[in-house]
Amino acid sequence: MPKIVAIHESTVPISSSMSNAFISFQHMDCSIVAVVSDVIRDGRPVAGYGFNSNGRYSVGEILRRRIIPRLLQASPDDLLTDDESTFDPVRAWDIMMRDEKPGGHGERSVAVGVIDMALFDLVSKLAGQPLYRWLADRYGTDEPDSDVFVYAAGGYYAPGKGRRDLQDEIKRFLDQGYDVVKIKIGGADLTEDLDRIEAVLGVLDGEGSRLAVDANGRFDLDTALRYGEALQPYNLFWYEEPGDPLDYALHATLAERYRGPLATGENLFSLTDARNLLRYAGMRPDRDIIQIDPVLSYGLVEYLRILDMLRHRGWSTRRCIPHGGHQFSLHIAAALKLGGNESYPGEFQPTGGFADSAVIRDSRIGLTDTPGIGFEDKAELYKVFQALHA
Ligand SMILES: O=C([O-])CC(=O)C(=O)O
Ligand SMILES: [Mg+2]
Repeated sequence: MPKIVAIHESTVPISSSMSNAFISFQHMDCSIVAVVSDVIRDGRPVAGYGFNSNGRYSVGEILRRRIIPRLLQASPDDLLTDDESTFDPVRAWDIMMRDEKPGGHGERSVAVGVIDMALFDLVSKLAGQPLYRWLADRYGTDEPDSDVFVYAAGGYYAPGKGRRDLQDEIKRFLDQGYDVVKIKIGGADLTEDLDRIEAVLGVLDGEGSRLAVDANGRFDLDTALRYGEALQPYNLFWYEEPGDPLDYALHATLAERYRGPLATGENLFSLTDARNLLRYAGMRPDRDIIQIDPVLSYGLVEYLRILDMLRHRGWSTRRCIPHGGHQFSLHIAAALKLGGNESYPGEFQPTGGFADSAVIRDSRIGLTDTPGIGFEDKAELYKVFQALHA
């Protein structure tokens, strides 16, 4: 009967000089954890590792004061599957959420997500399987996808960054094997943003269907509509987070007018928020994209509930392309047949991105067969995790 013997947590910077329409990433950091078991393999205890995606800051206080003590104080068998052979992330989830009222998601959902990632890393490592295989065996409907669509998210605003710099950045993405890219909008006025879009289309053979734009929730309704009208003729890959993530009425009004795909959800952190998005935001199952990030929204345990809810409402999992750009979501995308995964080439290190050996071809990426999430295949990140429980 395995036991958790320690949970270590720390904070690492994932800062960068870039900005979107809402925030600068100058002070961005994230929490990292190691959940250490008493199972010894190759002379070392088997540990699961987790971190939170960019966009929300580290959550050490919540982890240290509430989430970690609840797990460590639980009776060890309450964390196990029925046959007591391994840990059960769903039971662990209930324990982490003990004495937490519903609603008001946010930093708490991030803290639970960090530990949830580590638990899924741990259970798939203990099973000797890469997470995508472990997940497909338990929750999949079919063989996992052997590779996953990824698009390159960039095109941020940065001091002194001009048209040529933006084009060079996009060319680098294309050289790295991406066919679809995303740039920010809403951090400049419409005229300048349209000029940036034209500049990028200049290196995409004029194909708007290979370019997504992201307003990071900046616009009020009038501005969202004005941009929508101007963007319409480009037939873009998608128009993302036009207004405040919780302003479903704004989104619904825009969806009546803007015919192309809309994408949103990276700042919705629960099953209830996701259900409300489908109920009230005018989301269209034949074209729109749901970007809920499994780590920021109470982890994969909650994300599985969200996928169930989507299916019941007639949505395909292929309409989900999570925010975040990391290995955890990549496994989830392959196993549960999502539409793809985000990627931020070179950014948000050491946590962001995929295995060091990963090759992107035609905007698709494969996975390694390393047991667990495969952090061992990402040398700089693995060093950080190992230092956590040296
Ligand atoms: O700039 C950010 O916060 C990241 C973001 O919106 C995305 O990845 O879609
Ligand atoms: Mg976004």
